[in-house]
Amino acid sequence: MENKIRLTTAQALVKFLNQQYIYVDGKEFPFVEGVFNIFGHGNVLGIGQALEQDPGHLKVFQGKNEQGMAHAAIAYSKQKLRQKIYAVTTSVGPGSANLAAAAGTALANNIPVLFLPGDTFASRQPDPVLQQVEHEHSAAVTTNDVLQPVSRYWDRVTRPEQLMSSLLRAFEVMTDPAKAGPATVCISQDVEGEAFDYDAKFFEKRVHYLDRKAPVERELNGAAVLIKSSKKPVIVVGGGANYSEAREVLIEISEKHHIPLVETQAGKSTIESTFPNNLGGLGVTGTLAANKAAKESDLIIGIGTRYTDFATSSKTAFDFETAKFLNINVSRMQAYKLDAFQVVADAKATLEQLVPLLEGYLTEFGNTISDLKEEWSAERNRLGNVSFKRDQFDPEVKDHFTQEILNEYADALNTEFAQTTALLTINDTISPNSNVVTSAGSLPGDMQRIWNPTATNTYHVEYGYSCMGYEVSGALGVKLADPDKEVYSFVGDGSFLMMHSELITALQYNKKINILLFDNSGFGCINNLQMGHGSGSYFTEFRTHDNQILNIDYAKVAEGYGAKVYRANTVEELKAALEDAKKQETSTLIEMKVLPKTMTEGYESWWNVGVAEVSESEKVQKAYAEKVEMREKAKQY
Ligand SMILES: Cc1ncc(C[n+]2csc(CCOP(=O)(O)OP(=O)(O)O)c2C)c(N)n1
Ligand SMILES: O=C1C[C@@H](O)[C@H](O)[C@@H](O)C1=O
Ligand SMILES: [Mg+2]
Repeated sequence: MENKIRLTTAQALVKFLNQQYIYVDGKEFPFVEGVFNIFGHGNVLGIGQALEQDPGHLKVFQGKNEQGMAHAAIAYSKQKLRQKIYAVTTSVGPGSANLAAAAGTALANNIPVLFLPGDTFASRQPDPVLQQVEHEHSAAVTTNDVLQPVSRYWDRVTRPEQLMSSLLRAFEVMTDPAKAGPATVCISQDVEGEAFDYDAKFFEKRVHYLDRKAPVERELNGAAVLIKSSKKPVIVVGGGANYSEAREVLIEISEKHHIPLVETQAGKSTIESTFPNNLGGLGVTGTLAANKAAKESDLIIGIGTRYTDFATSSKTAFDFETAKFLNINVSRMQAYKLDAFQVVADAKATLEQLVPLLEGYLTEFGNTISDLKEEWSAERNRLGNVSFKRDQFDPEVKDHFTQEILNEYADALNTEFAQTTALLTINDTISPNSNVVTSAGSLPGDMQRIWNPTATNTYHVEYGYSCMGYEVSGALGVKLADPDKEVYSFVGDGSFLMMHSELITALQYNKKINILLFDNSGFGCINNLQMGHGSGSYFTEFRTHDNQILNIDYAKVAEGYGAKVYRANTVEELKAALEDAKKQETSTLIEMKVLPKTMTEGYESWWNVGVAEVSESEKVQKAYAEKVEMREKAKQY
């Protein structure tokens, strides 16, 4: 029995997690940094006992909401460019069900994370156990099955020895850049505590190689021919470009050949906004500069992009009649999109090999790139200086609210602050290497347009799932990943209300996060969406039963948790609050009351949404007719 180690399933799990290493670009380091937990009867006596006995190098944090701590784990991995993870252990039933939205977030964004929900008894002796759902058609279906469609890998461990093959599959998936995503290993709560004589080899140090897949000659030559025969190519910088750390070679190619860069949400801050050829965000929430360049382009070079509807303006952002596509992506599935010429390989490795093949090539953009950048810069400055007027105010989002309603908001929230003015004040005041985090509502759109990151990998926006609640939890994960930098969570009042539980975790473990709360008393972007498509304002403002605007003292809420708080409704107040917040050791929250309809909108983009085909409202009929007209112009698939 020398080569066998007798351990419980959970003890074996913790021992195994300690032995997983990753090898990237000549460096080797542990892949699993730690474990977030919320203990219940489904995991406390198994995984809880194992961690208490010997966590090894794993850092252990108690979360406050399963979704929240999972979001923190996802943000950690995203900020670490998918090279390190946290595992997340939950109890059974509701505890694991709470993982579902987070698993979707990880899957949509291709972020590796290990979920370890407890499961019902394998023996079935005490069934139905507390929190077990029962089905007449099957005893094998448990709550954890809801995690299958939102996991890249899913397994249920009902015998201790299954753990070995299950974990090996999970780690293979999480460490493959082409299919990285959430791995969910559900472990029956009785099995967590059951012992087995594990083969000692299972616990030997294991290195997972994150090698850069090189392009084949055919792919390289084809890509070079396409680029050299194009007159006005644009490079779409997607998340894959950031994860592959392709910044330098992208700058080199863009500079040498005069190719403009346009960015997706996940790709933004791969290259700083100050780079002259960087025209910023593309698509529905893009800049005028990027959207104009994209329309003019005859070759779209998509680097590590999934081409979501927001990036492609629902497939109207490009001239699909004439433009060609070249996709460089580690994922074959992504590379196939938009009938592109496919290079299924690592972004950095491919671009580096393309450099010598493009010698002598120059686009025909001439001064257009700098002209577009200048035009956008002027517009951005205007957006940063919007001031409210009590009379004839012309908000960015037009023709929804009357002046009377806008004045009502100004009175109720006691503010005249515009969201865009607040955002640019923040951009100018916080230190340039700070990390910024957001996810849902109107803020990601505004940020993609007008936030100028001046340092690489500092713009952390989850817009694959756009999951409300990621903003605050995500900031905690980013702080764990990048402890020496300030991190700012940009969050709307709606998202803050949905979930901010990990603020308490941040305070508890003294991991400083700064929350910038934009309170417009409503689900502002959804109000824009409904009113922009012919509906009225229907259940998207926060109003009382007698139609009064809700005015919530969020600062007081955060103060109650122990955060240092500020209230800032003017540029001066905001600057002062930001400066003071920098000096704090503890987490902070700055509450800003901002006026609705003062977020950005427009800039030659379109979003295909489900407008009613029949309606009694003329406005809805008109919106539907407009949609049909745009739909005709869009690429069909
Ligand atoms: C978990 C989740 N539920 C619902 C939505 C749909 N949704 C997107 S934005 C939004 C409202 C956001 O309101 P707020 O955070 O106040 O931001 P604002 O648009 O007002 O700036 C809603 C309900 C979502 N993205 N995520
Ligand atoms: O439905 C949505 C609309 C978007 O504007 C918003 O950013 C996003 O969070 C969402 O879910
Ligand atoms: Mg709001």
